[in-house]
Amino acid sequence: MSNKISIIGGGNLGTAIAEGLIKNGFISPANVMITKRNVHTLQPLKERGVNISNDNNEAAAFGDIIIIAVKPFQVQEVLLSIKATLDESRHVLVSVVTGIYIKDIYSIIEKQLPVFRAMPNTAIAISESMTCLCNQNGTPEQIRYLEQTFDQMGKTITIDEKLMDAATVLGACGTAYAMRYIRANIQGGIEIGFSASVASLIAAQTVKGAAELLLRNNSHPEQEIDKVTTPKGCTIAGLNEMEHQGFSSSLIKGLTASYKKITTDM
Ligand SMILES: NC(=O)C1=CN([C@@H]2O[C@H](COP(=O)(O)OP(=O)(O)OC[C@H]3O[C@@H](n4cnc5c(N)ncnc54)[C@H](OP(=O)(O)O)[C@@H]3O)[C@@H](O)[C@H]2O)C=CC1
Ligand SMILES: O=C(O)[C@@H]1CCC=N1
Repeated sequence: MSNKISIIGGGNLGTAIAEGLIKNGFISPANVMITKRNVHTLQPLKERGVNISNDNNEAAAFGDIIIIAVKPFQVQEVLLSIKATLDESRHVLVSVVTGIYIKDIYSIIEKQLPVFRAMPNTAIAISESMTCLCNQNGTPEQIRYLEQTFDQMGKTITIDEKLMDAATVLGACGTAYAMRYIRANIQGGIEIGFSASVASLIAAQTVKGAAELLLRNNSHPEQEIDKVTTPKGCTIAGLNEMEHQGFSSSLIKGLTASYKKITTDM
């Protein structure tokens, strides 16, 4: 399989994917093209050797794998504009767009080329994404290639399409939820004596370490909590107060509100 990749929609996620792709040398910048209407903001990628364009058909002709990374309401227009260039025997389409289903894509392109959906998160720019993939009509070779591609930029799993909305909430929105959790820690840290910069460092590294404990030990959070909570100690006092104030409940309610928004209103 040839490995030229075009990204249509060079915004937050599109540029993060481009950065992640070229970061580890997995693909040469010369084999990546990224588009948006106002290409000015793509200058840093151009300086690193990535091809930039405001012509989506040029990108569709360039890439064997075409990643669609525009906003949901822009998908139809973009797919219609490249429809004539799409080649069933060559192209693989990958959409990272929230709430647009594979059947929606087929109904627009009216061609039977392999269609994948990928749901990464913005940590893809530093090769620490959690990416969920699903596909229709992908060959085993194409599935393996795309899993390998996204594995270069974090962890990847293939799931059923019916779980893609849930993957969006847990994996992609999850980056923002985690940032709010860290921000609240920073605010609290400042109140108990640290400067903002020291509080930020302590909060971020502590959350990174906590996540690594789960990933490396393959443990349940409560097992790790048990190792921290000294009987009659300060950790359990704080944790219990957080629960009295609805900590877990508010997170679960937020998560399900995001899910409801995707499944009923996007
Ligand atoms: N941000 C995230 O964490 C995640 C986002 N997603 C999904 O990824 C998609 C993109 O999100 P995000 O990157 O945040 O959004 P952005 O608005 O940052 O990026 C979309 C980009 O598309 C470009 N664009 C718009 N119209 C066209 C067009 N006709 N041709 C080419 N480019 C075009 C815009 O630039 P210009 O106006 O210059 O053309 C813009 O830079 C969304 O569908 C979102 O649901 C999925 C997972 C995570
Ligand atoms: O907020 C959104 O709609 C998109 C989907 C996942 C992350 N950002």
